[in-house]
Amino acid sequence: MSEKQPIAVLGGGSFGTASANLLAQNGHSVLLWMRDSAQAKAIANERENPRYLKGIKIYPAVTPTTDLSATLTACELIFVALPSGVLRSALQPVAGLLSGKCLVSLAKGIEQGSFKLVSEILADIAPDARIGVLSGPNLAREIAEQALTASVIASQDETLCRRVQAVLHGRTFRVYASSDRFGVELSGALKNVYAIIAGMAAALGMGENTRSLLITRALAEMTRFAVRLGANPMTFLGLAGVGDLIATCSSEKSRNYRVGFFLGTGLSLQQAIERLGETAEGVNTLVALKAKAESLNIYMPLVAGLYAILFEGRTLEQVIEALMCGEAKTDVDFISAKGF
Ligand SMILES: NC(=O)C1=CN([C@@H]2O[C@H](COP(=O)(O)OP(=O)(O)OC[C@H]3O[C@@H](n4cnc5c(N)ncnc54)[C@H](OP(=O)(O)O)[C@@H]3O)[C@@H](O)[C@H]2O)C=CC1
Ligand SMILES: O=C(CO)COP(=O)(O)O
Repeated sequence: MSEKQPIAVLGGGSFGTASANLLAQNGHSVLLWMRDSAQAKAIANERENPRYLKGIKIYPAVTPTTDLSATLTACELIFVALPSGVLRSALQPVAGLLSGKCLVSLAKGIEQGSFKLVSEILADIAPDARIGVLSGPNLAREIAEQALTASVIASQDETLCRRVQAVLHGRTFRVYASSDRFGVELSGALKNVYAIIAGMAAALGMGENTRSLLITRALAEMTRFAVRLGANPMTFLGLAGVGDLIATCSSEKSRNYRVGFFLGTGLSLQQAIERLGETAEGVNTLVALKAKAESLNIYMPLVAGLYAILFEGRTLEQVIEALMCGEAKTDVDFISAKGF
């Protein structure tokens, strides 16, 4: 059933555009807000987002706009697809228009300094909004190309979960519900860091053994961290945890993976970010995560190793040597009390 009001999507990048198109494919009217009027014009005239999703036809039911206040006034269900680092400053000025609305974060990042997840930033800005998080193995281009995909809507607000399932469910997209908003959101943010490592390993010619080693130990490390922060480890076994780790640690379509690949070919961090030209949340997340893990004394060798390469002048070879020759450990330690 179609929603009576239009649905808002904030952010005209690859995921905002893909999500808007998915909603339109399901019969909903969508206001897609972006800050850049040239991009809005291009979408309106050419029915394509040439900067972020070249070659994908955008449905007529998606209306691009640069008027944020009018968008928020017209819509009650709002999907937020802005990078985590800009979200607070972009939405704080219009906080009053978010009051009482349903806000669904599509972003996967952590705020520097506060270590807040995006839904927590939204709750700061609009304390009486109803808030959910959508996360899972959701590479934007694959969604836009209508590859069969699933995701998780996480919120303690069951009505919100059902509403998001109803508007997004379709022939190519399936949405599972979870009440563990913190666990779903944390796993989506953390996996970006490991996708960078996977990209680096790919540049060095990694085989399948190495990829499996990396994904499995990444899961152990993420879960160990999450449990210390009070999250439910079972959530990490679902789509937003294992599912997203597999997708982003295996695909050149992941921007975090691509940043890692560029680093592995010898580019500096700055060069890799410039070459990418899109959002790679994992770099900022790494910085926040390393500081938090240290302050809580949580063992995270992959995070420490990547940080040492990017910010402490260590070579990839030195870090690999240290990781492989480190003290012998037990498998699946993160689920036992000893592993914490
Ligand atoms: N792409 C994907 O496959 C997926 C992405 N995500 C998450 O979605 C979030 C958004 O990523 P994605 O769409 O991929 O990013 P992109 O890099 O594709 O696009 C970023 C968008 O944010 C806009 N933007 C940047 N700064 C501001 C600002 N200060 N005010 C308003 N708009 C701004 C950009 O506008 P401009 O062009 O004008 O710079 C652009 O429209 C991230 O947290 C990401 O992790 C989640 C799942 C999948
Ligand atoms: O989160 C994503 C897929 O689930 C997208 O990953 P990237 O941000 O690395 O492209």
